[in-house]
Formats: sequence, C-alpha cells, structure tokens
Amino acid sequence: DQGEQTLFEERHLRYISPLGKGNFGSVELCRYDPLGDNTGEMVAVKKLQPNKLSTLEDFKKEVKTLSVLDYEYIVKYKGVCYSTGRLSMSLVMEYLPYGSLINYLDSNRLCVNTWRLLLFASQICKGMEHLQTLRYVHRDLTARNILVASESLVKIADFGLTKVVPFDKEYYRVSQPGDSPIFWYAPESINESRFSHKSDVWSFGVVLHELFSYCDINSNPKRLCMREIGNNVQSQSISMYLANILKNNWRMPAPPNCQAKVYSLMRQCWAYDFEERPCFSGLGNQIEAIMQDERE
Ligand SMILES: C[C@H](Nc1nc(-c2c[nH]c3ncc(Cl)cc23)ncc1F)C(=O)NCC(F)(F)F
Repeated sequence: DQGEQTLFEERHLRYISPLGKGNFGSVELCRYDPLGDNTGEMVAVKKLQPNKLSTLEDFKKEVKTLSVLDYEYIVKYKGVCYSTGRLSMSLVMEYLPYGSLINYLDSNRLCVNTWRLLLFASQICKGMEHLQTLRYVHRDLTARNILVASESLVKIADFGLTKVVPFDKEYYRVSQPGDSPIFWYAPESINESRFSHKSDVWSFGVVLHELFSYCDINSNPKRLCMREIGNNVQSQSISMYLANILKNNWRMPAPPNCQAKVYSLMRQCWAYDFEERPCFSGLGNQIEAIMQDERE
C-alpha cells in the first residue's frame, strides 16, 4: 500500500551494520529514527554501488520492480532515500532479522524438519507464481536470495536481475551475462542467455536441492557440479562443460535422507526441454500433496 512512508530522509537514516553485498549494491542495516530517540524502526537499505556493470538505470528498474510486488512471500518495499550529496539513491526495505535462508538452514538444520522445508518450498513457489502473473522473470533464484521472516515464513528478495518478459515473446534474452550463478542456470540460459518462467522453474529445482541439503556448503550446487566437471577446468570453459554434462543427462544426486517424491520434483524442474518442466502452480500442488502425506 502506497500509504506507508515511501520517502526516507537521509539525515534520519542511522547506519548500524553491513548485511551483505548483492548484485549491484550493498545492503546495510539502518534505523530510521526521525524522533532521534532510538524508537525508530529497523530497515534494510540497499545502496547503489556505481560500478561498470550497474547503472542508476538498472537500480531504478530494481526499485520499480520491488515497489509493484506487494505480496506476503516477497520482501517488502518500504521506499527510497535520495542522497543530495552523492546524487544517488537507496532502496529501503523491511529488515528480516532471521537473515538469508542459507545462514538459517546451515545453523538450524537440527530443528527444521521435512515438513518445514516443504512449507518454505511452497511459499517460494507461491512467490514465483505471483511474479509470473506480472510477467517477471527473477533470473537469480537461489537460497542466498531467500530471506527468513520467521520460523514459518520465507520471502523472495534481490530483484537486481529481474526482467519483464516482452508481451510478444515467452522469454527474455540478455546481452552480456554478468557474474551469473551458472550452477542455478537452465541449459538454454547457459547456451543462449535465454530466460523465461521455465528457466526460473529450473532454478527453483536447484533451490529445492539446497533446501533439502540444509544449504550444506559441502554439497552445494557449485561444489557438486565442479566435482562432476573436474576441479582443474579453467574458469572460462566451465559453462561449456556444465552445458555438456547436463546435455548428457547428468543431474545433481538426491540430498542425503531426501525422500523420492521430493527428488522427483527436482528432476521434473530439471527437464532438459523447458516445455516439459512443470509450471509453478503445478509444482505448488505437488508440494502441498506431499505436505499432506507428511502430516499424517
Ligand atoms: C545483499 C544482501 N545480503 C544479505 N542480506 C541479509 C539480510 C538479513 N536480513 C535482511 N533483511 C532484508 C534484506 Cl533486503 C536483507 C537482509 N543477510 C545476509 C546477506 F548477505 C541481500 O539483500 N541478500 C539477498 C537476500 F535479501 F535475499 F538475503
């Protein structure tokens, strides 16, 4: 709702600590404290790091994208802060204290059971379904870009690479792929820089793998793929090797103790032909059905 504060005055934005580095900018924890008595709310502030890759235009698109995405499974947009001095702007978002899914799962694996992993998966699925209704392709769906709002709520964040699929096409083609997370990329994204809702579905399958691996660094997608490719391959040819093993039908193995029905979901998302991959609504239904069985 636009009623909420959308313009934040820089002088009331108190820096507290760094949260992390994103695609085009860094995110900091700040307190917006107009009364100056430390009663103000905590916010996450994304500052544009003007470098060769990112421009103010890209950042404005990210702000625009987030400002129209008002949904419970998507990190909340709060507004913007224009800094007079540096002729720059910052994106102000809600601050989620539980942090990113990667850190949360890695440090809470013992108290997160299968049912909760499935709950998180269904929420990410619903968030992606909402994105699709607005013809947005996320292009950077990874556990690193999912935030934990509470023990039973996760939200999709970081829309720095999000693009709108043109009305007359079913995909978006990028010109120069930046420092892209190729181990989350569908084959057509690696080979042709072609992104669609179906390539987001492939990435969702990789996020499912991360979820059921509790984001264990020893079995993360990059580690598993590099082990298959061979760790001594030069960096510029990794994407070619990755495309090859995927063409030859290699896929990441099931995480330890992952039930067959869940691994089957991952394999559906990793269909080489994007037409054969399920859509997010179909995935959501399958996840909910497995949750029912888990419940009984
Ligand atoms: C670059 C920033 N990195 C990080 N952010 C946070 C974070 C905690 N709590 C947060 N609340 C709101 C926001 Cl926007 C971020 C955080 N924690 C660790 C990070 F490395 C980021 O945006 N990452 C994408 C995503 F938000 F999905 F985690």
